[in-house]
Amino acid sequence: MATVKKAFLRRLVGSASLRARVKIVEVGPRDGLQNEKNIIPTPMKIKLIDMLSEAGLPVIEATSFVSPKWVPQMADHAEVMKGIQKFPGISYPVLTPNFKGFQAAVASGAKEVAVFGAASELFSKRNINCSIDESVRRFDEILKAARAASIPVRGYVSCVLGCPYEGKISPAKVAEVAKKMYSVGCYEISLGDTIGVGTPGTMKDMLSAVMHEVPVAALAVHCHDTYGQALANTLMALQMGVSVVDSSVAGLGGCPYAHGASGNLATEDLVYMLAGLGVHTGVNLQKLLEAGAFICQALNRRTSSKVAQATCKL
Ligand SMILES: CC(C)(COP(=O)([O-])OP(=O)([O-])OC[C@H]1O[C@@H](n2cnc3c(N)ncnc32)[C@H](O)[C@@H]1OP(=O)([O-])[O-])[C@@H](O)C(=O)NCCC(=O)NCCSC(=O)C[C@@](C)(O)CC(=O)[O-]
Repeated sequence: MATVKKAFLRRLVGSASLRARVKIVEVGPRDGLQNEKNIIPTPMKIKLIDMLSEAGLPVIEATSFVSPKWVPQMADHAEVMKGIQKFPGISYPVLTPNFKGFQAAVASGAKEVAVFGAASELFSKRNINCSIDESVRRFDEILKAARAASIPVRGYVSCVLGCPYEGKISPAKVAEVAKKMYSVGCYEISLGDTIGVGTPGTMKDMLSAVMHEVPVAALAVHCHDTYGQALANTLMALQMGVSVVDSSVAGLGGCPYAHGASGNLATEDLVYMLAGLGVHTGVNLQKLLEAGAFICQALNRRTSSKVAQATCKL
């Protein structure tokens, strides 16, 4: 990138640390679909993932190996993993809440998994039926087995900017849980604004605390857009040096155990903003818009992506 352009970029985003490359973690097939009431046919999920692969997303979270009693929509996890095309260079991680889920994920061919904890005790209990400390013990067990099998493990921390049951969550608590998950061996910690209540101000305070405990190169942000702040919150994180961002095609999303959680940051909007900043993502926006149009039509739903609306793809 030319020096002049770099200098302009830094002025624009107000930081010397914005990286020229941002990795997008597409969570639509998992976070986007897990909350859907009607069971989506497996071939439709597979087609969505294949279209996202065609669009050049480097990481596509494909499904979750959670209990089908808790999240029936993800019960076809093994069939999804079997059916998708695995493009070279693209990673297809899956969520695993416990050792049972980890074993099933590995048996289905998963090459990367993600564990998910929370900075809120009540949310942890409602989402994975255990305390934060107990969850870290479970993750430790998964991490030991994953290390032996050379499987990288990502870690989520939910409720980093607010909890549906506890309200405000202190940045210190988020930093403490993020540190624990990093210490047991998660290579990346994704900080989730699960109910989308954060603002750039609270994002800045929370990240400042977490960055004391976990290197910024190992951090990702995961913003829901309930209050229309997801893109602004993400830009704040980028300004602070974060270079991995989670998003969901068409802005699909929501957690079944987080009352009030709406869709994620739309991947189309993120790609558009990053392209405008001259930041490389490797994603083909046109093909991404087609994937978004496909899933919205299949779900009979209007897209939440402003870029898709503006370009009349739906
Ligand atoms: C963790 C558990 C399983 C504990 O649930 P539990 O009820 O305490 O589990 P258990 O060990 O007592 O087992 C109960 C039954 O579930 C089965 N079971 C147990 N584990 C599994 C498994 N892995 N796969 C399949 N089946 C499983 C187990 O075999 C047993 O079956 P039964 O004997 O009754 O027939 C449960 O709470 C669970 O599955 N929770 C998942 C909830 C979830 O998926 N939430 C959404 C994802 S998190 C999220 O969206 C936030 C995020 C990541 O996007 C970031 C953000 O936005 O903040």
